Amino acid sequence: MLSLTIKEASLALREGKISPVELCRKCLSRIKKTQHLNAYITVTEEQAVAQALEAEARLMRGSPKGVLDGIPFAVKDNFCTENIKTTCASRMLKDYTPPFNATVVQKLLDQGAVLVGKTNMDEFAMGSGSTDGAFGPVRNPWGYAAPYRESPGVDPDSDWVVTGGSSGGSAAAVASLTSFLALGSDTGGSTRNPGALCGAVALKPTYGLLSRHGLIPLVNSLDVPGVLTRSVGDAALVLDVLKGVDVKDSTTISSHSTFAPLPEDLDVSKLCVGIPKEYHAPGLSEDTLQQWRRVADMFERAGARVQQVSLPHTQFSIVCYHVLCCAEVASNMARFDGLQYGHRSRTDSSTETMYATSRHEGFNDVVRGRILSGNYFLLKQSYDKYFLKAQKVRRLITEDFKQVFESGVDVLLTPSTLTDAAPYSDFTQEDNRTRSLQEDVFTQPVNMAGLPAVSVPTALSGRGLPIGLQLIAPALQDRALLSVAQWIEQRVHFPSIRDSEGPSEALSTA
Ligand SMILES: NC(=O)C[C@H](N)C(=O)O
Repeated sequence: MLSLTIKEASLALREGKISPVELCRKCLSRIKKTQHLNAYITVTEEQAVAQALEAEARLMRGSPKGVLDGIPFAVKDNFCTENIKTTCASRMLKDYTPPFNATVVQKLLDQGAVLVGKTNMDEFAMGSGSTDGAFGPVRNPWGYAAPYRESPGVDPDSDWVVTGGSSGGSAAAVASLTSFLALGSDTGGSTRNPGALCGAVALKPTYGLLSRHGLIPLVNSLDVPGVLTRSVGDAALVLDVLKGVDVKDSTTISSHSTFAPLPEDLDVSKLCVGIPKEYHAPGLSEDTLQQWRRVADMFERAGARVQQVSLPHTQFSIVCYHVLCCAEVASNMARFDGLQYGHRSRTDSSTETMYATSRHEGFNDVVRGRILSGNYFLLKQSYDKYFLKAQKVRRLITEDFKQVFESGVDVLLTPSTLTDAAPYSDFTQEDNRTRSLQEDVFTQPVNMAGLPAVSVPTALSGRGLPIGLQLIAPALQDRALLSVAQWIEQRVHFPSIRDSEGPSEALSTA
């Protein structure tokens, strides 16, 4: 029952074949069974059962609240949820309980969806491993899979693999079948990266299509709410629910498109698929490269034009992102001073010391590091050299995409990540900060340009871990993007974790 898609579960709920309460309880008991993954910071058991009971009454009366009535969902812990703790996986906000729902959360509730919990993440969404939160790292449900267990030299009890991040809890929740959909956030890849590494479909919509109201900001000019599901069709359905102008977010844009249902038999013979040559980046694994080639070949065999393209400024993206991200982080994080917002240190010295100690105690060293760098980039003497320059490079990165799409390319096909999920010990042993920045090499440029992109799981690597490929489309072509993603999904037959077994058990290879 838990491995159904949203579409299938909705139908079964409406036909009375399963009940919302039963479905909700199954998710809650699976959350307990998979506690070792550390995917959730807060499980909202009581509220979830109450919401499911209401959904049950509505469905029995034959008057569902909306398309998601009775469907369990999870939310990354950086989206505000009314009367439910919203911590950003930080000591700074460990006791913060917002009095309101983020717009995207409210929209899901308005459709009758049932909130089962808030998911774990990197602190304030800074990171690409979900290893850097105040509540401990998230474990990849596939990291316990049989094939990986047998890899030589691996101790599965201590050497599990990371989920990617920063929305690792949301990706793990969807992949381990404890929720049917989860909200993530994507600033430089934080939805697509864990989606790829956990074998979930991960959508980063066009910037502005979804409201950011109630999403605790990382980088306002890059942040978008992301959607994690187990099928592309489900992502389209959820996008329909979430899109739209919000008076509380002036960057939202209107779109008259409907995203679901997607065309069942897409004719790709008129499609032009671009393969950016710069994405053959150092560190790209052989497995990932093979998948990239395999899917490109699939397009070619189906009659699509597959051509190499160039995005020459990609190479500057990581540095440029770093400057812009840190600069916005420095100003966003200034509000957490222990007085107006956030953790207050128990010191009784001067106000200045109180500010400093509160921030030192409240933030981890990743966050503090970015604040420091950001303040440096924004200094009068460094502003032109770093911040202004990075803004110019951002424009060039955006122009690269524009030119490629104007030349007739419909969609770009790239890897989502360099490799499959790394063992936790590797990820933390090496300089995690550098590694973390490199992880987003294929995803960051998309945020710079505000474009829609989706990661689709395509296969398991030699170690039995998921590999995802990324599709990128022109702004507001989210529907076309998802149609092509579904075309891939229908052909690759990616296996899913079975719901009859714990994620530490065998995988279905069907
Ligand atoms: N939320 C994100 O996309 C963050 C990105 N992984 C970073 O570390 O900045």
